[in-house]
Amino acid sequence: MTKLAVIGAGVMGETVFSGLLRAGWAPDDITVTARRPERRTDLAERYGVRTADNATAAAEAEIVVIAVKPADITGVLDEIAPVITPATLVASLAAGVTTDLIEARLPAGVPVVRAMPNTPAQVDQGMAAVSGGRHADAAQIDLVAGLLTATGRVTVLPEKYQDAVTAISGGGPAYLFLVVESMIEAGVHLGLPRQTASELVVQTIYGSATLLKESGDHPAVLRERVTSPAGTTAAALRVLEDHKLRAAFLGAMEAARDRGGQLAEAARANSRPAPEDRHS
Ligand SMILES: NC(=O)C1=CN([C@@H]2O[C@H](COP(=O)(O)OP(=O)(O)OC[C@H]3O[C@@H](n4cnc5c(N)ncnc54)[C@H](O)[C@@H]3O)[C@@H](O)[C@H]2O)C=CC1
Ligand SMILES: O=C(O)[C@@H]1CCC=N1
Repeated sequence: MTKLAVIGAGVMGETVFSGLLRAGWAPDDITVTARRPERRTDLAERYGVRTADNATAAAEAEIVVIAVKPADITGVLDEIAPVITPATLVASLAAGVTTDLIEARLPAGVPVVRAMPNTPAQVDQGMAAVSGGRHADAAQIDLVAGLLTATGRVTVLPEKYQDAVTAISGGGPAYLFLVVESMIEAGVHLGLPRQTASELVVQTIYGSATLLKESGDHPAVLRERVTSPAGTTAAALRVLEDHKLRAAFLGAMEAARDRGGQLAEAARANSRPAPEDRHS
């Protein structure tokens, strides 16, 4: 079977490899790394996967998934570059970080795929987008898409869309969890026991998401079906409109997209040494 290395198995790295294990991958085919030894031990004990240092893990892998924070990626690339060849497929999950930045830190011709998954992959309901870099062919892009399909839906997109994807589905769970949190707090303010408020809100968001997906109806149509003329929902929606909810979401997504570019710039600025110096 394919040998996979997950460099930086934090929240997202664990999400990806644990999904592969649920899908039937053998623990022996997965090597994970993490900065803290306790974390490596914990992952090895819970999943039976191998652990190693970054260079050893990358050297033995056919696919290397880089799941460190954007600020840590150049350090990792510099560590693994000496053992990576064009026969290794490199996939990065780092927000904002472009494939050309990654390619520039690795030997010439290494195929790189950029992917943006999200945490609902922990329950096999993920949404991920993948994009190939300059040297990644369709089969290699499909290979990474296939890894992420184990835990949800995957779309293949040109890389120019990745910062927008990051703003929508990458961070999206956090926005929705904030909505849930706010609604539960509101329920408590209205006098409901916290547990009741929580049950009402969680099932309402789950049911609404299921209805949206299964009906295929436009969200505006579904919203209108709930909103009786001059009724209670209309009163609530009026307040949300007064607070410019749509503008807030637009501004939030723009901020997330722009932050992707800033993270890439910061990662680039961290670059030591320059690739021409190291590979010459
Ligand atoms: N958390 C999320 O919802 C999503 C995160 N991402 C991306 O995934 C990446 C990881 O994010 P999280 O998992 O949330 O962060 P995290 O902090 O939970 O995980 C990062 C892991 O990398 C390890 N690490 C850092 N430097 C290392 C090094 N030099 N060698 C080995 N391991 C090292 C850390 O110890 C940590 O375990 C980021 O680039 C982020 O943009 C992408 C999609 C969604
Ligand atoms: O907040 C972040 O930067 C990462 C990328 C998408 C979700 N979490």
